[in-house]
Amino acid sequence: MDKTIAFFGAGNLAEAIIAGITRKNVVTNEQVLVTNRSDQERLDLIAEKYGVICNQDKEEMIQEADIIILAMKPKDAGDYLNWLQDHIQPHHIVISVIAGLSIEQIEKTLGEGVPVIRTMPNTSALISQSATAIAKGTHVDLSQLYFAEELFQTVGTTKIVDEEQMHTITAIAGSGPAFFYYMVESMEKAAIEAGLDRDTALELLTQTVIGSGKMLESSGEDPEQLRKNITSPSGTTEAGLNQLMEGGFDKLIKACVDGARERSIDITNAQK
Ligand SMILES: NC(=O)C1=CN([C@@H]2O[C@H](COP(=O)(O)OP(=O)(O)OC[C@H]3O[C@@H](n4cnc5c(N)ncnc54)[C@H](O)[C@@H]3O)[C@@H](O)[C@H]2O)C=CC1
Ligand SMILES: O=C(O)[C@@H]1CCC=N1
Repeated sequence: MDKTIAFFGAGNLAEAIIAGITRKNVVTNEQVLVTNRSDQERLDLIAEKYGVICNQDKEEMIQEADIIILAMKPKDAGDYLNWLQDHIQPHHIVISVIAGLSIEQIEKTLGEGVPVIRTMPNTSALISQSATAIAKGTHVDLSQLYFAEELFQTVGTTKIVDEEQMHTITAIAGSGPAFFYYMVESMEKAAIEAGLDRDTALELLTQTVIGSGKMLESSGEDPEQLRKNITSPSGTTEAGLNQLMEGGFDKLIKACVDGARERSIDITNAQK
């Protein structure tokens, strides 16, 4: 790719994407520019780890950038967009990873004609295993959309979606890994309480999660069938699942997804 990519925000998510794109050599390290609000130590660390160009001079970065990645927290986006409004140039493409920040809000601040692409990756980008949803703004042409797709394919899989689906997608795929980690934490705790040592529990749980994910990906079976294949009548799985079902697991997971989704909607409304 012959484009220079500038990250405004150098937190967990930006690092995950930087790690992915530099590992795949889609651009040279000199084509990746990174800045944050003020944490020079963090920038030094990113520069050392990934060999990218870290810079506190945002105006200089904008001059060199083709792609502007918005990677700050939603609460910091408004001020940044107001600043960007005076620096945006016709060749720039703006790509946001910010939860809850709508394309309309970005377009409204940056003005007519600016290509804006909204994405929802997750931190598994760090190991090129993100599941990234991508939605296009009003002024994005197909080549710009394909560019975004290609960029995020370097850090995992991509799916083009309508923006209205982003609240739900943020819940299941953006926040999703945290929910699976929490499930693993809970199973690990239960195993330790039952006498297993931590290392053995985590090693076996990790491979169990990887194996389950790969089965979902490649067995051709849906999750319900895969679950049934494990559940012998009157067996151990059934005994465990009965506890989940009697304890309201479905309801709890729905509340979890709805909670994350509603928070995304609240973030959108707060920016209006
Ligand atoms: N952490 C995650 O798993 C995911 C996060 N996201 C989104 O990514 C964004 C960043 O999240 P994290 O990396 O977790 O946050 P973080 O708090 O780790 O990083 C935020 C970064 O933005 C920088 N920043 C703030 N204002 C700035 C400005 N005006 N100019 C340049 N940099 C500025 C901060 O200095 C910091 O480097 C959020 O909007 C979040 O919704 C999306 C998907 C997954
Ligand atoms: O928790 C958050 O708000 C961000 C967005 C998706 C994952 N992390």
